[in-house]
Amino acid sequence: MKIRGAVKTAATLRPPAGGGAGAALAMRDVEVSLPSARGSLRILRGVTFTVGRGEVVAVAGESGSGKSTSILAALRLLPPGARVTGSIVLDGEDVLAMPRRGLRGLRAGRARLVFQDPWRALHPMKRIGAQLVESARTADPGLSAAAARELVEHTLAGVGIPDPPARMRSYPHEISGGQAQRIVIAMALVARPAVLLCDEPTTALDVTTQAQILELLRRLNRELGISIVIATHDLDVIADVADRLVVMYAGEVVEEGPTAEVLSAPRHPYTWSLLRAAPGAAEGGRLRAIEGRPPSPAEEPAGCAFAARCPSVHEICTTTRPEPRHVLPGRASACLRAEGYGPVPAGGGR
Ligand SMILES: Nc1ncnc2c1ncn2[C@@H]1O[C@H](COP(=O)(O)OP(=O)(O)OP(=O)(O)O)[C@@H](O)[C@H]1O
Repeated sequence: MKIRGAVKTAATLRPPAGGGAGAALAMRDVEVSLPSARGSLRILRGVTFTVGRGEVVAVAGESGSGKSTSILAALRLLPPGARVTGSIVLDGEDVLAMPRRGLRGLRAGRARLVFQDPWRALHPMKRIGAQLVESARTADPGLSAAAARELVEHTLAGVGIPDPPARMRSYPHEISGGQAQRIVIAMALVARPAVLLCDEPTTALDVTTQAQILELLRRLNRELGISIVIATHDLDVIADVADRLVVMYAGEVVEEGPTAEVLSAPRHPYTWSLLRAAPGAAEGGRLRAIEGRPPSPAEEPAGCAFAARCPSVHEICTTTRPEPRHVLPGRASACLRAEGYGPVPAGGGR
């Protein structure tokens, strides 16, 4: 897939302040339960994945698979009453053990969240410049107002916003959705993050703008070394952008590996079915519906959560819960019969 309409570059962005040893994000055996009218629901079940320094990792899966919950858990932004166990290390910090103040600092600076809906991140009544200056100075209270304005101007230019001084005087209702998402990314960048966690960052945008925002994220990764996590339900989004792909199903990681390898020869029947359902999917295709539906968090299947929809289900799959295991160098699959999978037939189709 070609990225359309590449963003013009302006090399004025500052490198991140964070970084250092260890992974950008390491989730280990993370379980999340949320309260509901029917009691506590297990939303994430043993989620384990790592985002290396300077890597772009896509977390993909159907709606309800637990992508947003994983990202929110990484920043400890889950709703009240959430129970989280396991281990989450974000930019070297033990997120589950951090005091609230430290957490707020982490979220304001080194690890920034980019929402699907840019309007959610922008205050409708405040000028864009003031919001970005505030973001820069919250992350670095030592920054003077003049230095922060200069940083904001350079950053806006860097993310492809024309005439930054004029834009800084605008209010959010005066800009397009694509510009708003660039501005929200700039708002994160002025804090010099080491990690960007993007929850469906392009879903609300038209196809051309989607491609430009993804190209921008890739450029920020390459030029500034920022580690990026992108949650998406859309394989189109990640084929050219993500180094590695983590596939989630019903609150579990079912497959993981280098993006190109997973897309061309998946080792889990869920990934395989997704790709097979999408014509031309070997080059990246939209996650189309597979027959049936995933189990709800209340169902807690005894065996593999995908068994009821799996084209090659075996008796053992309904009684034994498969743990993710290495099936090839750098590749993991949570299928008891992973070895039986290989390249998706050309052109997809059932
Ligand atoms: N606050 C909540 N209380 C109870 N259940 C929730 C809550 N938030 C999410 N869930 C449930 O958790 C599961 C995972 O949701 P999550 O939003 O993480 O999935 P997702 O893969 O990001 O989906 P989407 O693409 O639709 O956002 C779903 O079954 C959802 O209904």
